Amino acid sequence: MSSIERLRRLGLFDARAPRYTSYPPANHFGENVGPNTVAHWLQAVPSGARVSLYLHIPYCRRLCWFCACRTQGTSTDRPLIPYLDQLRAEMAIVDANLPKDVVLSHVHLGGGTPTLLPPEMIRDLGRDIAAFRPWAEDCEFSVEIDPTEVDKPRIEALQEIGMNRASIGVQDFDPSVQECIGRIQSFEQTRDVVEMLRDSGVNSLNMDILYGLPHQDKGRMADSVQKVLSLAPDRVALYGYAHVPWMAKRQVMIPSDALPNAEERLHLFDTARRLFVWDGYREIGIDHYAREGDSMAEADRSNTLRRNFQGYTVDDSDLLIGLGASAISRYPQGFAQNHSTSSRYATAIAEGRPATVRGHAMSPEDLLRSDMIEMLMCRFELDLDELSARHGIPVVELRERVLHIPRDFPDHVEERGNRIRLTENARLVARLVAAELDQYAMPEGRHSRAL
Ligand SMILES: C=Cc1c2[nH]c(c1C)Cc1[nH]c(c(CCC(=O)O)c1C)Cc1[nH]c(c(C)c1CCC(=O)O)Cc1[nH]c(c(C)c1C=C)C2
Ligand SMILES: C[C@H]1O[C@@H](n2cnc3c(N)ncnc32)[C@H](O)[C@@H]1O
Ligand code: MET
Ligand code: SF4
Repeated sequence: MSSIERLRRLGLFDARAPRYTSYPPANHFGENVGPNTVAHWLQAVPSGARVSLYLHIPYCRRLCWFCACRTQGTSTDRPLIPYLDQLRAEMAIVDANLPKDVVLSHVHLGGGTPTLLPPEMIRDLGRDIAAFRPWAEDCEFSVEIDPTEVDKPRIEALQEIGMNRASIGVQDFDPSVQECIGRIQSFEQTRDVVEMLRDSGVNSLNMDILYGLPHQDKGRMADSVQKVLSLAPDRVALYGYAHVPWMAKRQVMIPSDALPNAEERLHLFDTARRLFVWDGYREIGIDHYAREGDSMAEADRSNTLRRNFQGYTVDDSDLLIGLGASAISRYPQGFAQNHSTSSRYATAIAEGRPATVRGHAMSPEDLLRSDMIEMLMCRFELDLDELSARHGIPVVELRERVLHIPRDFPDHVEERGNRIRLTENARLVARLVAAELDQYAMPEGRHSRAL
């Protein structure tokens, strides 16, 4: 039986599954976590802890039709000024609860489009971050860059406030694909921004690209990937386009009859991944590629890769404080998400309390499953000895819980000693296997395609 046949037998071509950037996935968050819980969780952060910040800028100049991110369009800077005031006020609320002697291990400025902020607002925001808590010596400061909405003064301002990594939205370079997804962006413009970033000393660049878009075929995909390779990014995220128009209303603009089917998606994915591998990139997790020497390649080699709301990360902190509308925080005790509409977010902040609207408090059972799913998504294995040590559960008991997995996935999962390992096509089946460990999995869940 061919490898495609084995995948078909698994039902992969019809399956839908969460992307497991958290466990439980964010659509299972409930209303039992609110501002008071979050205040307590902040107060309980240990002295000296390493803390990560995620700052969300939920505005874009253009609203690309494929995009499933929480963001709104604005043609002027007018909403940005009050929004930055609210971010500052939210930082003050966090500051009042969080111990003083923690350090920042990672700051990520994401969106939306952070690069639509004018240079002076970028500098103001930078001052707020600098005044919040000291950076750890090895702190990473990454920023999401839209090459069509940035220029030299903004890059200089970002570099001045400490940006040392950048993630560039590419998606696809083919003009006919770009037209179909409402995102026009020339190769030349992208190349110029890459050069500007490198000139300003940012020498760690990621690019996001997508497979599964309308009108993509193997030839166009290969062309697009070659163009990406010519810019030599240190990392690439190759995401499968998630068509979820019931969640992201603007996706109704995407012609669904021009979307590749699951088998075509597999060929597109394979075309891209082969090119990255041929070019010497290391395959990481289900959707990342990194040059040898890049910190993500190192983290993968040393089994220290982690997964959070931004996808794969080298950030080792268990504490991620998300600031801004719709931002999600992770504490050892659980998850908390802010109001997603900017008006509700603004009202909550004005009341001087965390803007939390929902979340999830973790039970010991959740913590175990979350750890197993993260290990599976990062390493394609369950190391029962390691899990046993971390959760105080005997290996025999853990084995009992997971033994059905190699039985249910005989072609793709094997048991070797105290390890349950994904073997063939691990990056394709990982989400399906993870769903086996998901107590909240809903067969009717309206998730994106598993492939
Ligand atoms: C940069 C934009 C973001 C991406 N993910 C998130 C943001 C802000 C965070 C996020 N991802 C999901 C949720 C829950 C949805 C909610 O109502 O709050 C949040 C807050 C899950 C999710 N993300 C995508 C889909 C289709 C879903 C639904 C659930 C699922 O199918 O798992 C699409 C998507 N968003 C981003 C990426 C990279 C991506 C698909 C590859 C970025
Ligand atoms: C932050 C990154 O999220 C990715 N992204 C945004 N929307 C979607 C979607 N519907 N499906 C897959 N990936 C998406 C883009 O690649 C962007 O650059
Ligand atoms: N908004 C930026 C872009 O599209 C960053 C990635 S999408 C959140 O290029
Ligand atoms: S892809 Fe980036 S620029 Fe386009 S709508 Fe989404 S967040 Fe905005």
